[in-house]
Amino acid sequence: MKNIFLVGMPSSGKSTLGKRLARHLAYRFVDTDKLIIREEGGRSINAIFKTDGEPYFREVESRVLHTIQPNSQLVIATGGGMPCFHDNMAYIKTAGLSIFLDVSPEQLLERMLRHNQNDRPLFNRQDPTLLENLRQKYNDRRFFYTQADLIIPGETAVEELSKQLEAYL
Ligand SMILES: Nc1ncnc2c1ncn2[C@@H]1O[C@H](COP(=O)(O)OP(=O)(O)OP(=O)(O)O)[C@@H](O)[C@H]1O
Ligand SMILES: O=C(O)C1=C[C@@H](O)[C@@H](O)[C@H](O)C1
Ligand SMILES: [Mg+2]
Repeated sequence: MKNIFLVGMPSSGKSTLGKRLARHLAYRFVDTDKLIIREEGGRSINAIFKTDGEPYFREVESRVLHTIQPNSQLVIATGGGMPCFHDNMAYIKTAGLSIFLDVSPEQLLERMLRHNQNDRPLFNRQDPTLLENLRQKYNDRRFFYTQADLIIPGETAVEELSKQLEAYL
């Protein structure tokens, strides 16, 4: 019944592992960025940032998070920055079990360059200082991410994670 929140940097594998975990536990999977896009009438994350700015995005993001009720049997892939704004991490901790997918900036860079994904207002694949940016954000955000109940390496297999979760669910 308890929700499971996956937190971590963009490209850390929240969607990939989250979908697998949801299937494994027979939970529903939701992605908060998708909930935001729906809340905003289908506008992309890039469009929201461009037109209304990051503070507006963070307001909507927090509002959307607070609509998630505890014990909804959901696996939730959170936005990369979500835990680091407003009271979001505190809310996440009251609304379910939280898991930080810890992936190094170097690995994140490799994944970002390997895979096509252009809807990232804060991380531009063409930016020559992308690695620096990833290191900076990773270091700034660890304070919030590490408040999660569990910290696991990004490569953790779903079977291994499920075993660890037995103690919590
Ligand atoms: N364990 C893994 N090992 C190697 N590559 C992975 C792993 N998990 C995910 N990936 C790859 O990394 C990329 C990012 O993964 P994914 O989309 O799941 O991350 P995310 O945290 O949901 O990112 P975003 O913040 O963009 O939603 C994908 O192309 C995926 O195939
Ligand atoms: O890392 C971030 O701050 C973000 C990550 C994405 O999931 C989106 O929520 C948005 O692009 C911001
Ligand atoms: Mg994702």
